[in-house]
Amino acid sequence: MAKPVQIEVWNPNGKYRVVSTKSMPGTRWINLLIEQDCRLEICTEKKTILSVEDILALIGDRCDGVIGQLTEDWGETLFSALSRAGGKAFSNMAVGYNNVDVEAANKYGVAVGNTPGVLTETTAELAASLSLAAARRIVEADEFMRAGKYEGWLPHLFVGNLLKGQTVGVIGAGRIGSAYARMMIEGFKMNLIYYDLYQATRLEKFVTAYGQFLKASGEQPVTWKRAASMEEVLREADVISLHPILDKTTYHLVNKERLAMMKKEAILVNCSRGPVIDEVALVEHLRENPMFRVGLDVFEDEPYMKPGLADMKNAVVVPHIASASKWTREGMATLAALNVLGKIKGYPVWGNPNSVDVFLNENSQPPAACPSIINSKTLGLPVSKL
Ligand SMILES: NC(=O)c1ccc[n+]([C@@H]2O[C@H](COP(=O)([O-])OP(=O)(O)OC[C@H]3O[C@@H](n4cnc5c(N)ncnc54)[C@H](O)[C@@H]3O)[C@@H](O)[C@H]2O)c1
Ligand SMILES: O=C(O)[C@H](O)CO
Repeated sequence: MAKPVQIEVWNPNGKYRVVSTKSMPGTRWINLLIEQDCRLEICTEKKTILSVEDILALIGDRCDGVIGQLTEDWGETLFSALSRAGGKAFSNMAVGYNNVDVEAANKYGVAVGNTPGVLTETTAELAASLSLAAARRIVEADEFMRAGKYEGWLPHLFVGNLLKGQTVGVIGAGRIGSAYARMMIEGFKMNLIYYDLYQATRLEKFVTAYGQFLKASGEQPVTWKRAASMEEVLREADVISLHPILDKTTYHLVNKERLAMMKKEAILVNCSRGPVIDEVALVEHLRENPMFRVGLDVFEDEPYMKPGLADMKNAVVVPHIASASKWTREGMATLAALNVLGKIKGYPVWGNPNSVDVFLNENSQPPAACPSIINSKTLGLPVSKL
């Protein structure tokens, strides 16, 4: 029998039993669930990553839906248990869902939700922060200052890279990749080269229009190019930021051979998922190329770093905080809760998961719809006409 885990209960007499594997920011998501007759159980176990056994104990014999986290392994075992307990809904509190076996969810008829859009700008801002921190050696300089090593201004002290007029490369120009590109182009007047399986038409139009504006103002216009291959981006760009989803096609997308194609003084930023980079090869590359710098929010074996990475002065590392702004994290909690609630109540699926703001307005009731269900087509779920 599974070992019991500690929980906090809201609205004990609610008709539907919803479990959240973690406490999440804000209270709106809690209120939305309990107003709609849910008994909410929030896991309060003092353990950062719950095991499959812990989650089995949380699901128990009767459970209508679960809100879970990207650190959890949602596969056959959990979806079959949720289905046996009568559950039909699961939502990740994340846009990425590489921790979820969607085929297993399909097999048990469980809807899988995610939280797109609400974290786009916040995540892009962190990617921009890491780009700047790496380019201007902020962390190294901060450590130097605190260590009392500063003896006065020197011509060579912490010389870094100027971004203006250089080329920013984006791999995966979806929601976040495009938002990041706009920040770097508009903020630092960088030229763009991108690689994606699909054309980023809106982004291209933005760069064209901004280029025309700069030209009309007597400034050097910015340019864009859609690369035919990822290698082209690696060879040409000065700053490269990775924003694809993690799947079989993007695992170790940046490996030893591809690192070797990059400019010796290039900057590589990763705010997507750790396994998109071969981290062992990256450590070796950082060691051999001291002018090459990285900004990393995600790691191959989170929460661990590969041996040697922590010692690299040319790496800026932060603990998977790209979506960590208050507004975003509260919004993610709301979207995840509404995905689960909507499925339990039999609501249709929102028509456009790229436009979920209407669910995030604190001053109005959210639409009667699930904001974003990944497997809605496979499960044949109806689409909202709202
Ligand atoms: N670090 C964080 O905290 C954080 C926060 C949010 C999202 N993420 C990650 O970022 C990812 C992207 O989020 P999004 O909202 O921009 O998703 P999105 O679906 O809008 O964009 C992903 C893009 O990657 C492209 N792509 C897929 N396979 C590719 C390949 N082989 N080569 C090149 N491009 C490819 C897609 O065509 C798409 O345009 C998420 O899946 C998640 O893993 C991380
Ligand atoms: O995929 C996601 O949403 C992030 O990794 C956490 O915000």
